[in-house]
Amino acid sequence: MSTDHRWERLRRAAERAVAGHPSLAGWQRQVLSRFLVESRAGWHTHVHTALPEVPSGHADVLLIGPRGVLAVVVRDHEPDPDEVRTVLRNASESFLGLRVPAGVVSEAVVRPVVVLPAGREPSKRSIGHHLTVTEGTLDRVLDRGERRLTKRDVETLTAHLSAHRSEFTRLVPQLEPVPAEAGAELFDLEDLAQDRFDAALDGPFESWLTFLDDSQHAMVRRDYSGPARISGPAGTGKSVVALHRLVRMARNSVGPLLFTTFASNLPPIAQRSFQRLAPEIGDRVRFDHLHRWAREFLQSRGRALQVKSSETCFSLAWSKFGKHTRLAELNRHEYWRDEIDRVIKGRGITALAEYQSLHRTGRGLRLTAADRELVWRLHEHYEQIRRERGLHDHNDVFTEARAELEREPLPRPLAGVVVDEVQDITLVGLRLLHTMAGDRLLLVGDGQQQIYAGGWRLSDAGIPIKGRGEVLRTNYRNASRILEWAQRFDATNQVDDLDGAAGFSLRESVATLRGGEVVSWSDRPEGLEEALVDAVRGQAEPDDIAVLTFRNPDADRWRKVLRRNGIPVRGLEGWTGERDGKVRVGTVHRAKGLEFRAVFVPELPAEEGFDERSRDLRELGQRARLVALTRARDLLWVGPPRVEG
Ligand SMILES: Nc1ncnc2c1ncn2[C@@H]1O[C@H](COP(=O)(O)OP(=O)(O)OP(=O)(O)O)[C@@H](O)[C@H]1O
Repeated sequence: MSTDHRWERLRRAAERAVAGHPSLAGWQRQVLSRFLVESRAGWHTHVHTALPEVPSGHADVLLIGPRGVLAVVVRDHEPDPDEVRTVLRNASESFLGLRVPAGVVSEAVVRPVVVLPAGREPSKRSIGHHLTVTEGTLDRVLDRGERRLTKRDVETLTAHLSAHRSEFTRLVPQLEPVPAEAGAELFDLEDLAQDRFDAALDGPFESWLTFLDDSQHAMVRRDYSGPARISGPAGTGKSVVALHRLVRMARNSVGPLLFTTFASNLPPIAQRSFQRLAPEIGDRVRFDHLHRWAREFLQSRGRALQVKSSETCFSLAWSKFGKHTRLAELNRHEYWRDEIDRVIKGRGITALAEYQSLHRTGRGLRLTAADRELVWRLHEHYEQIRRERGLHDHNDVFTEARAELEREPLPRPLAGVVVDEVQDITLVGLRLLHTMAGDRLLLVGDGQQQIYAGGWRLSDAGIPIKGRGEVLRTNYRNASRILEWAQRFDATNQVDDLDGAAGFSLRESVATLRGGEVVSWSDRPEGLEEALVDAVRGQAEPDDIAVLTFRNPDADRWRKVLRRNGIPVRGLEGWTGERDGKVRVGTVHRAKGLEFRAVFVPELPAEEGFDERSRDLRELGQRARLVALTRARDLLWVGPPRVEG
């Protein structure tokens, strides 16, 4: 029997099934009929038994299929977003706590869809809340988007719904038997368009879009009565939980939301993931690094600051007021630049007396009162030079933005702010975030992955998170051999769970992925380039590969090496997660929060001998190394240790 005939039989069967709902409008029957026809692509249709008089706050139809669960409202006018929110909440509760082999079903699997008659325009109010389609554009939800469920998952969710929600009944198109004289065999639904059905249900998909483990699920659902924090070692799904929680925050509110980090390249990549997870909400969430948010905010208040990194002004101050003092004997000039940037200004210290009594967490070198006085002088000169030139540094932007917000709050308060990689933001940045978000702040990070100087504690920022701190422990990223290898480097790290209490370290985390490969290359140094190029060539997909270095000049050099050997490369700066057939080469600072199937670390910084002056550098180096090694999923290729000059 031809596909056309089969399709026609299915269409007729769908119409017969829908005929049992005579009180529906003609167009609504057609929509329902279309849902039933899509059983050929794996969609199961459950209709509310009260249709068309479904009580407010409940879906007319729940569709379960390869692209998740759709809570559908079929109306001739756009319902209020509040009503759709209730529909979504009720529908999500139908699957609460449901466990399948891949984990607990996340509420993000359920998506709200409003269907209007053909030709009706979706209202602007729906943007960022639910997806509105018309009778004529149903393909947008039935045929497009991420695949989230396997065939078995669809069956499990269908059985669960049938068992637990008696107000929904499954509608199945009953095919007429094919007359024997036509010579055709009896066939079931899956015969109708087997290819389409299989393609829809059996393609690859990423389980994080739909399934969480128990602790992740609990973190996403918990109602926090104030700012909260999620920590845990690399690869434990902190960012995944952050994105699912963002969906929940968005669904339970009406205002704008923000996902932010200190680094500039992570927000667009997170945005891409979020679009896959909850495209209908995408418009309400801004993904941007904190510095740009603050600058634009100040600009919107008529205060366009001229921003420059502290480098030039510091160099001037140092050559006049630092280099000939005892500070030069105590440590290298970068240390003092960090002291001003991350400690004095980064913590918002405005008086010498305050600086004198400060506990300088994670800075290594101890300073006497006289040393601190010298540093303070250097800082004052730096500030003077900066002001004379009419410039502002990054910390000034945060401080000014906070002062401005305190003077006049945002016209539309943020409904939620999620901060990823929070361990790298300075204290003044954190205070700004707290002022921006108040209780609706979620901080996500791992003290062990801090790669910028100047440790701090949440308590220093005055952000009360007591009782609202959670820790993830199971590693989902690194195959076990890679995790075990990386864990060897863990021993001397000082871990802090962002709040001063002892943290949970990478060493204690457990891998879920078996296998993996670590290649520790150690031959003649002259052979390193050739060995790396050969190993990169041996990999199938350039997009899945990253070559990571610890300094910008090294990244430039390795880019040149690969290019010279005909391997297409690109930097990690400005990369937003797209696949372009190129190997990514960049510094570990740009690789934070990212992951790759294969990671090459051609020059792993050697463990330096202990020296009080460089303790901070040593610890930063250890943490950067840990970040690099834990970016790898299946293959980690490491060159010989390099002693920094
Ligand atoms: N419950 C889960 N089931 C399957 N995969 C998961 C789960 N949770 C997270 N993952 C996967 O594990 C990997 C690491 O997740 P994620 O990037 O969120 O970790 P992270 O803790 O933020 O890591 P890092 O601190 O190194 O940035 C991702 O590929 C993610 O899709």
